[in-house]
Amino acid sequence: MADPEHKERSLGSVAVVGAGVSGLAAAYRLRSGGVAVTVFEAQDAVGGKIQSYSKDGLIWEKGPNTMVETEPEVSSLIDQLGLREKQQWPVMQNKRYIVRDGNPQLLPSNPLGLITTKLLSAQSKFQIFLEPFLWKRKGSPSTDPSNGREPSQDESVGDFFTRHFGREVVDYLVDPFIAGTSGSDPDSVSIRQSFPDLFAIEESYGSLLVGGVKSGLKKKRDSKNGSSKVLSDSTKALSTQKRPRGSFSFVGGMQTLPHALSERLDEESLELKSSVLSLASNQQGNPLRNNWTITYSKEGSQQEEKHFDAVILTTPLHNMREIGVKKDGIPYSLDFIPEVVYQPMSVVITAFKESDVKNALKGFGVLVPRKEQKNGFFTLGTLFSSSMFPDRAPPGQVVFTTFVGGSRSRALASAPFDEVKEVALTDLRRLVGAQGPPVAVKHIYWEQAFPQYSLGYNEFLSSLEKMEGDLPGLFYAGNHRGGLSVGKSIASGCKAAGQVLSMLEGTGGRKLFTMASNNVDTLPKPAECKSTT
Ligand SMILES: Cc1cc2nc3c(=O)[nH]c(=O)nc-3n(C[C@H](O)[C@H](O)[C@H](O)COP(=O)(O)OP(=O)(O)OC[C@H]3O[C@@H](n4cnc5c(N)ncnc54)[C@H](O)[C@@H]3O)c2cc1C
Ligand SMILES: C=Cc1c2[nH]c(c1C)Cc1[nH]c(c(CCC(=O)O)c1C)Cc1[nH]c(c(C)c1CCC(=O)O)Cc1[nH]c(c(C)c1C=C)C2
Repeated sequence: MADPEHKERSLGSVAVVGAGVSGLAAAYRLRSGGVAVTVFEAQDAVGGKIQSYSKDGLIWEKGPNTMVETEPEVSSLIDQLGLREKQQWPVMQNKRYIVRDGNPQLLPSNPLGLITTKLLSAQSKFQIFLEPFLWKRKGSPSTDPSNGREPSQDESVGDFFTRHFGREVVDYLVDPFIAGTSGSDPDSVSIRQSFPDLFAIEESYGSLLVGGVKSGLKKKRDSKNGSSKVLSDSTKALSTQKRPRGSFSFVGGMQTLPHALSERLDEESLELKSSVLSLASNQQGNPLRNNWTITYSKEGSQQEEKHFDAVILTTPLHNMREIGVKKDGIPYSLDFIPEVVYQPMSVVITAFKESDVKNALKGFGVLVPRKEQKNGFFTLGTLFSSSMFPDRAPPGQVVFTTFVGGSRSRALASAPFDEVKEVALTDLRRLVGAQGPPVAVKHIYWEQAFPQYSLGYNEFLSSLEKMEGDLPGLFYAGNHRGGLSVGKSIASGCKAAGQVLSMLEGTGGRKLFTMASNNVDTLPKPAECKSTT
């Protein structure tokens, strides 16, 4: 897809720092909008956290195993990149298990399942169905006052769900969900940041059950009215096309997506093994052109410089702190940005002979609530990788992906390989009857796997806005903003690209760069990740 003419007719030039999925999505969007893009990536490959490997008939993931298509930007990208036929849907993905009293229990997927499940006591089931009458307001005397927080302060996911459904629901449904989607725990993460929709439902309706039903009905009504007015017939046909729902991967693994994105970039637009060392903006010189100077080290040695009209940063915060920033020659300190907690994670991939797995559960996977540590389980959960995607294992073998660490056991995440492997094998023996030595074991340790959307995370988000306001033309995107899933990271990259395009297009390119702030409210709405090529 190289286009040698592209730079000559470009609307401007933009640097994207980081070739994770957010940076690549941003670059794709910018390039489609007629902007010359350079992506700087410290590693020797694209994808960031997304890394798929394949050897001897085994395909495994170091990072994400699946993603969802809830963001319109994701659907748009998959269509534009021609990846529909490569989408791979897990077999029986709705079969998900949670361990209770030492045994995996099927997660209920409907009200009847909820009545019969062994995951919860009769009392909790009553509390769920009677939530419209029993839920408690935040800060009411009957909710736990011992946490010492003022009612106006951020609330934890644990406290929020305890007010609505009681602690057992938190321990056996919410805790494994949070562990299985962020490696964290309900008492450490903010309800406002982690479940913005539920937070809003409580604000509007109080009861989550009543609010869920009412807002669901309203959404249906709105989308019916909206779609008939706004969408053309062809768009309507596309949007109503029946597609499987839920999580998916791609043929060849998740990295098919970043690879497809990077193939759309010109060769010279992608600077691999290029660590960005510093950023300098010069607003005093010619404010309309090449305000940004990027210094980077190529292949670990020689330093080089390039000039751009704008910069999109997509590196984790800990990497951003290592980048020196200057504004008009004066160092701009990032110390006002609060620290972010990261969860460490070990991922252990094990392959067994099919005949050595005596109780192979089928479906998506099993999660282990923290409470089950008392029953001797020390992993967070296991994906049934080859049950989901049969092509991921050689014939006659079964593959599992087990997660160890997170906020529950930070030290265990970084333990030596033999220890982490033993923990994974011990749990697998009990959960799926895996016997004998595995045919293959792979181990990946992520020191900073997931940023935690902690209580007070909104202060971190506000500080990013301040940074962008102080440094016009600089944008921050990625999994620290708006959600840490692959889909949300894509949406964040697309949003930043939309903002840059609006700036460049709005005033023949450059005038807006002299604005005191990048306040997004004053800019046109960002476009989706659509291609014009
Ligand atoms: C073990 C694991 C499992 C996960 N499972 C799922 C899942 O099942 N589903 C899901 O939706 N999400 C999952 N996620 C989350 C998801 O993968 C990430 O949140 C998402 O991929 C982040 O993308 P990103 O582009 O924001 O950041 P990253 O992928 O972190 O990309 C940032 C890039 O910046 C580069 N960089 C850093 N510093 C510099 C510098 N100075 N100069 C140049 N480049 C630099 C890095 O090398 C990196 O490539 C998982 C994550 C992990 C770790
Ligand atoms: C047990 C630990 C983990 C498992 N996967 C991850 C961890 C830490 C990482 C992860 N998985 C998902 C995401 C995206 C979250 C999001 O905001 O969408 C991340 C960071 C996807 C995901 N995994 C589970 C759910 C419910 C989701 C959301 C999308 C979907 O519904 O498919 C649950 C789950 N995770 C793991 C298992 C074994 C499991 C359920 C049985 C492993």
